[in-house]
Amino acid sequence: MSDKMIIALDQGTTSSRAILFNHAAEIVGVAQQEFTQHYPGDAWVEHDAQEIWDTQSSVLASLIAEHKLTPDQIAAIGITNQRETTVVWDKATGEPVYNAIVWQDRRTAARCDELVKSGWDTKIREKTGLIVDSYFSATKLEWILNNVDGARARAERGELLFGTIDTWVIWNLTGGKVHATDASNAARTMLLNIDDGDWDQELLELFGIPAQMLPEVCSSSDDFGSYSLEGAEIPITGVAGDQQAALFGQTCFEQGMAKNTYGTGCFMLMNTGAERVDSQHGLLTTIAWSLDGKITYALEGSVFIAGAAVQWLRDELQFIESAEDSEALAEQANPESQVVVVPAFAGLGAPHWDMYARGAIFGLTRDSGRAEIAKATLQSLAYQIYDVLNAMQQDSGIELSQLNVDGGAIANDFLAQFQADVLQKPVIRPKVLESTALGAAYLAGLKVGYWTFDDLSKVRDIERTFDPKLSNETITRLLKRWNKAVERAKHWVDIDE
Ligand SMILES: Nc1ncnc2c1ncn2[C@@H]1O[C@H](COP(=O)(O)OP(=O)(O)O)[C@@H](O)[C@H]1O
Ligand SMILES: O=P(O)(O)OC[C@H](O)CO
Repeated sequence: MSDKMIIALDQGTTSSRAILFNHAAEIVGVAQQEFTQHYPGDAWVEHDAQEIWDTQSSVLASLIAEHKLTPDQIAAIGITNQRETTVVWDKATGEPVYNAIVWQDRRTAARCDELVKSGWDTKIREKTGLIVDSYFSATKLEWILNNVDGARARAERGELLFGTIDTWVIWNLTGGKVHATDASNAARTMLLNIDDGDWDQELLELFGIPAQMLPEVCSSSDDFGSYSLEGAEIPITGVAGDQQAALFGQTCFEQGMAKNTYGTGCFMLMNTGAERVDSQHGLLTTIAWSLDGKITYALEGSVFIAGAAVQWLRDELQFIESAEDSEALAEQANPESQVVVVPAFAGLGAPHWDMYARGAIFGLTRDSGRAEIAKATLQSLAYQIYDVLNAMQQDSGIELSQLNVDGGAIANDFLAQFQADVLQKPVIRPKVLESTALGAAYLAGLKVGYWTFDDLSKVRDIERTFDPKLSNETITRLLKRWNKAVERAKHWVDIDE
């Protein structure tokens, strides 16, 4: 037993967090700060990369200060992050040349259509495991090089660096010494060949990306340099994209094990072992993690809007003061209401992949109000996961007997219960909902010998199991209505608009 601890940095879509874990994998402390979302155009989403780093370093500093941590008490640092979000910065000054283009941003949809029309989709799928979509980094990076004054020439002269958010955080944390990523994050750029785990020359040429601006691809539990604290060096030894980190944090180490994370979006991942499984039902093939250079693959169902729809209830509609209030409000809804919300604010991800779908509310009657819309919004999260889980079971040939869940939004009991009802399967909620941060801590801790795989398998703690209560007939009726609504929300924006 060690009295040292591990710090996980979780740089999410809406907030930066630093979380302190002890050897029993319990949370000892959390520091969190929200940051600004910028919406400069229709379905454009940006973050100020400097604000991302400022909030991330500030929560790290407050965690250290609040717990009076000295360097010898911190065994290692792990990093996990919102994936795909693209940053380009000046190598000499560390200054970003443009805002970070966020994974939800759809500005490159037309470029993606062009790629599909010219037949690149099959090859891109084979190489990267991904479906051509503006979700991934490649077309965002291409957009920056083509649209920011002088960026392409500077990149070709070797003056600019590219990174997803992990790379940006590592660069800043190490004082500009390390330009690296891990395989799970690199797999989300649409530039990585997931069979050999290396940047793909042909794709770099397709998007006109100079190879020298790309980070080195490391294993997920590896040496990523160090963070200087009071003259001592704390090793950074774990890095993974947040959804893969959550799969690791839920100890889904065996083939066929799966989890679903309810954050800004919802992401269901299944470990498919050393072999990639190619989906026939709109899922992605991705790298779960790489350990000592050995890749483990996953099938992924990415749902773009989940907790973000609850934020929409709070911020745009102003129906609630806090995300938690959505639960009590939904409980007040008229049980007969037939309102359905399709939260396609950023198009639809798995299994539909429609960049032109947009959000819609159906089934309104004169008595529909805040409660009915809040309930339908929470229900939409569960329906989206029903669609993804079905696809996953078909692709993997594995029938899941239960769903392991985590993430901020699943603290909502109404949602957790309705999810169990819709799936007609138990929903298992762990004590630590921060599986993402836990996964990053595990990856970091394994590398420095703080934990062994054996230790990790023993610590999983269940807080509550939600068993299905609604009848099969009711669920069939509800799902029929949901499917009808989704079909009507598709292709809303005209491609040439
Ligand atoms: N009790 C709740 N009920 C519903 N949604 C919630 C609740 N608590 C948090 N959320 C939603 O969950 C998201 C935050 O979860 P988190 O795991 O921190 O996400 P991220 O890592 O994407 O920032 C927010 O979008 C918020 O609206
Ligand atoms: O910030 P989160 O937790 O919603 O995760 C975002 C995903 O990584 C996007 O792919």
